[in-house]
This record gives sequence, structure tokens and C-alpha cells, in this order.
Amino acid sequence: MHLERKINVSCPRYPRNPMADESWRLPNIVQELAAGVQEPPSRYLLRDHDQIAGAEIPEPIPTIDLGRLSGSNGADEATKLRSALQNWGLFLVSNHGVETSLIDAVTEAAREFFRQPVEEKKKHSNLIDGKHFQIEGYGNDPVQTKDQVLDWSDRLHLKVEPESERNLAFWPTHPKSFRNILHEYTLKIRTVKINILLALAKLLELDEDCLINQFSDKALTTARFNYYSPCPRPDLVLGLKPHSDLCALTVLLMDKDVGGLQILRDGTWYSVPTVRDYSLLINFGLTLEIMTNGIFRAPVHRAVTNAEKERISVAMFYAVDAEKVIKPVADVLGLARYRTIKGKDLLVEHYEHFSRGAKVVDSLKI
Ligand SMILES: O=C(O)CCC(=O)C(=O)O
Ligand SMILES: [Fe+2]
Repeated sequence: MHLERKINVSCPRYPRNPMADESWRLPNIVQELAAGVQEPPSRYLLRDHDQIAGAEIPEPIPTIDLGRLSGSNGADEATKLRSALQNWGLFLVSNHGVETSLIDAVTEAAREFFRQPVEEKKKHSNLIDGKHFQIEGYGNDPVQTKDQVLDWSDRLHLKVEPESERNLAFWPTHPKSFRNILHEYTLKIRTVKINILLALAKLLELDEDCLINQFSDKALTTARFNYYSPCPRPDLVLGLKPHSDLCALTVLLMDKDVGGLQILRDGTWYSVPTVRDYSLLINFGLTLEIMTNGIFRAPVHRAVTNAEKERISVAMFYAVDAEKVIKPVADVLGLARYRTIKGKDLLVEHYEHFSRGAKVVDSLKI
């Protein structure tokens, strides 16, 4: 059975009432829209005039030397990691073992993919029969209500692990090297994920493999290539609404030239600066927040757009098996602060909250 059927998001079937005009459920490809409009359509405009310009981050996001953290003399890096997590909930990793040439190749492959005509990309559409949303493929998020504020971005979202779950129909053949590059990148980033989970378990003074053991051979890893078209009104439109990632861990490859990621701390949005030294950004998701009973928090973040420049980011999401019940991994973490939830149900609840700008974590806290 294909995983996407197991984790299908419960989007209302289209058309629910054969007589009703439900075309609003079918989002535009933003890249197409951006090429033709002077002003973004009203569905993309923020309602509450939230401040979009981010504040300058008061100190650099800490960079952890992953090689050193994983080695026998990792105590200094572990201290840095602890403070990064307390302050920002995210950090950069350097010395991560992924060749710079591979990182460049991933970025370039993504750029080449998005450079194709929309008709080519739509061959990998995330709408079944042009109507029903599924998580995998090229397109946008599901539109659940007429007044949902839409995001100024398109994406290609692919299952990469377990390998048996890859759906090659969604995997681009242009550029020709795309599939090989993504395969190589998946193997390399897996090691990054493992090293981080080992280090986190140590920080929590738990058995070293206690977090890694949460990921069975059915645990789902997806790669999401985000494409933010230039937007005529970056002051009124978001590239991606505020959210926390759902998975346990995200490894984010940011565009090295164009910034756009913002992180929320104490009610203020801070711009995350671009990095040019091939560091990767590590971001915790809600699954890890629940597994650590709130000791590690999933930061709320969003992406803003740019008037002149396109922006690309590549996120690798490490989720657990869809059937796994997510809960604190050890009794020593204290009385549960979150209700337990299955991986697949978290996904459904997330989309329901995300579409109306709400946070699923608030519904999970006990
Ligand atoms: O584009 C970015 O920098 C952030 C992307 C992101 O948050 C996501 O894909 O979940
Ligand atoms: Fe995210």
C-alpha cells in the first residue's frame, strides 16, 4: 500500500456539491501568477497587517561543528548546542560531511527544475485528477476554506525514505541528474540526522540510541524544494505562513544569496541571515517536541518574499512512521505535557490548523 494513501490529508472531496463552484479549492501555481500580475490577488494578502519586515537577529545563530560534536571531545560543542536550543530552537551545523559540490548540485538541480515551463512541472502535480490534494508532488498546500490566506510559493515534495516508498513518477527527469543527486543527498543527510539525534540523546542524559530508535525502517523522510517567486508586494504577502515543522528534525539548505526565513522569539520576528559557508540549518519539529516532552521546542518560523529575486530552499523532513504513536521517549522526562498522537493524525490536524493560521501545538498541550 502506498504511504500517501495512508497519510492522505482529509481534504474535502471536490466537488462535494456537484452544483457548487468550488474552483477556489484549486490553487494557482504562484510562479505562473507572478509572471502575469502587477498586484497579488486579494487571496494572498495578509489580513491583520502583521509586521512582515523581520528584526535583525541580536546575535548570530550558533554554528555547531558536527564532526567535533560527534567525536570524543565534543563537550564544548554540546554546551554550545544546549544554549542554541534554549535561545533559538535552531542551529547551524558545519563540518557535516556533505561535500560542497553536492550541496551546489542540489541547489542547481532545484533551480533547473523550477526553470522549466509550468506545463512540464505540472506533470508531477500534487493534485490527483487535477483535483484531490496529496502530500507528494509539485504544487501548493491544500485550500481548505474560501478565506484561507494563500502563500506566495510553489514546491516539489518527494518521499525519499524508505527507498521502497519512492514514487518515481513525481521525481523529475529534468535536469537528468536530478534523481541521482537527490539520492546521494539523501544518503549524506541521513548521517547528519543520525549524528544529531545521538548528540541530543546525550544532552538529555538518555540512552544514546533512544531517539534514533524512534525511527523504524518505515519512518518517512521527505525532501521539499521550496520556490519563492519574486513578489510585487513583499510587504503584504508571505512566502510561507507561520508554522512549526511536524517532523522530528528538519535539515534546511537555505538559498545562499537571498534571505527570507524568519523565526519567532518572544513575539518578535527575526530574519535568519543567509549563510555562504555551506552550513546547514537544523530545525526541530513538533514530533521531537513531544518526544522530549517540551524540553526541546519546535521553533515557529515563516518565509517572506522578495520583490526582485527568486529564492529556493530545500528541506529534508525526518518524520516517524505514520502509524507510530508519538509520546515522550522516557519516563524521566516527566509527566506528559502533550496528548499522544499518531504520526498520520498529526499531519491531518496540522493542515487543518495551518490553513487558518492556527498552531496545531496549541491543541496538543495538556
Ligand atoms: O524556505 C525556508 O527558508 C523555510 C521553509 C520551511 O519552513 C519549510 O519548508 O517548512
Ligand atoms: Fe518549516
